[in-house]
Amino acid sequence: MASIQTIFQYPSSSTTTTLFTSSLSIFSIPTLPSYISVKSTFTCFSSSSSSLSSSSITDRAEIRLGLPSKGRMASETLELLKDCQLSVRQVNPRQYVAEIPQLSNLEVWFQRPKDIVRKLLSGDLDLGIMGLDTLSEFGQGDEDLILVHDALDYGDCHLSIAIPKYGIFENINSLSELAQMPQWTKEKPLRVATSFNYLGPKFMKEKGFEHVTFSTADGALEAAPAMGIADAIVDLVSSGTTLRENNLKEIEGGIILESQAVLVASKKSLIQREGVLDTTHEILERLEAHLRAAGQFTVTANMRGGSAEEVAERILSQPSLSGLQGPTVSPVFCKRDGKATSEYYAIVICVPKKALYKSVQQLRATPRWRDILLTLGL
Ligand SMILES: Nc1ncnc2c1ncn2[C@@H]1O[C@H](COP(=O)(O)OP(=O)(O)OP(=O)(O)O)[C@@H](O)[C@H]1O
Ligand SMILES: O=P(O)(O)OC[C@H]1O[C@H](OP(=O)(O)OP(=O)(O)O)[C@H](O)[C@@H]1O
Ligand SMILES: [Mg+2]
Repeated sequence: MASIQTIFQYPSSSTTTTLFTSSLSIFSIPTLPSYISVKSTFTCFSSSSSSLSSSSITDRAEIRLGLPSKGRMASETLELLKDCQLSVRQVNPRQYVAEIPQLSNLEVWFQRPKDIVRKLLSGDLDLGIMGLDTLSEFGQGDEDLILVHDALDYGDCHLSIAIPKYGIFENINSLSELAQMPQWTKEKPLRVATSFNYLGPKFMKEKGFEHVTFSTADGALEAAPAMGIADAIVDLVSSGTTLRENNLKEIEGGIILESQAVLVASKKSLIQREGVLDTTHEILERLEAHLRAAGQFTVTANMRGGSAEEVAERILSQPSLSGLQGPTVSPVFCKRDGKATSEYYAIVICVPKKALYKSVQQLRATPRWRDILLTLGL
């Protein structure tokens, strides 16, 4: 068993943070902000993870950060760093090395996301940004990989199994129904096409699929069932458009992993290489300051009502609003016939950026609302 440890999470009361590996305390960071705490250890099992981890600390003095060199993660990673006042200075877009002037002694290396994971394990990079899917697939739960920040708020997608909407799958809507189909035998197993050759088989095994085989492909996997190459696929889904356009569907219980961009460090580097811990700390502080500010909106709306309780009930009956803490409801006074009266109530709710659109839609759908005001940040 091996694991990837999370060291970043939401507010904790401690001002000194100790990082743990399993039950073993490895070091403390006295200056880490109080919101950083050891949260959880999520576990991926791997029979081969120990063979992946060949890193030894080499002589180089520079700290190395690996960033995605291409694909959809590349530009958003640079944008995030820029928003955190950590702009990457790249002399030429084809040059694979760059710098972040605010971080001395740091080299940025542009690499494919999967190679960032491999190079963290081999000791050629100290820090890296990639999708959690890539980390999980190529890191295979290696204990040297420390999840420093698990939610950089872009690159959202999930890894999922998908099957055709038609033919023998027409009435199959869950993973257990798929597993129980009489068609799968030793001679004629369920054929799954995927580029996730570690996570795919691991998931199917955990879910009790006995008769299953895997084929590998690097792109356009959604074509495999229609081409007769596979019965099902395991691939990333974001908007769902590619599945829909290829007559495929997701099924209940078929999500393998929720993913977004993450910041990862090599544990060996954090412990052994001078300056890596401080640099990680600085990046983390800047990321967190930016993400916290950008992640929350305060929504204020005026609403007509007989009492604060009545207005609160109206708000809490809306699914997108009721999951949040609050609302704060306060009377809005105006002068009528020489007397201060309140016909309106101001409601204030705190909404994560991702839920903003839905929340405003729901507020508008709430009877007797008047003005809606959005404020960025907490
Ligand atoms: N719709 C999506 N499809 C695939 N990945 C997505 C999607 N949305 C976000 N991502 C994230 O972006 C990462 C990189 O995906 P991208 O497709 O750009 O590169 P790649 O698949 O590694 O390369 P390529 O597709 O060029 O072979 C994924 O690992 C995942 O974390
Ligand atoms: O749910 P959607 O928003 O439609 O996105 C999902 C698709 O995006 C990715 O492919 P990508 O664009 O990376 O092409 P690739 O298959 O060549 O990697 C992924 O492999 C899916 O095919
Ligand atoms: Mg892709």
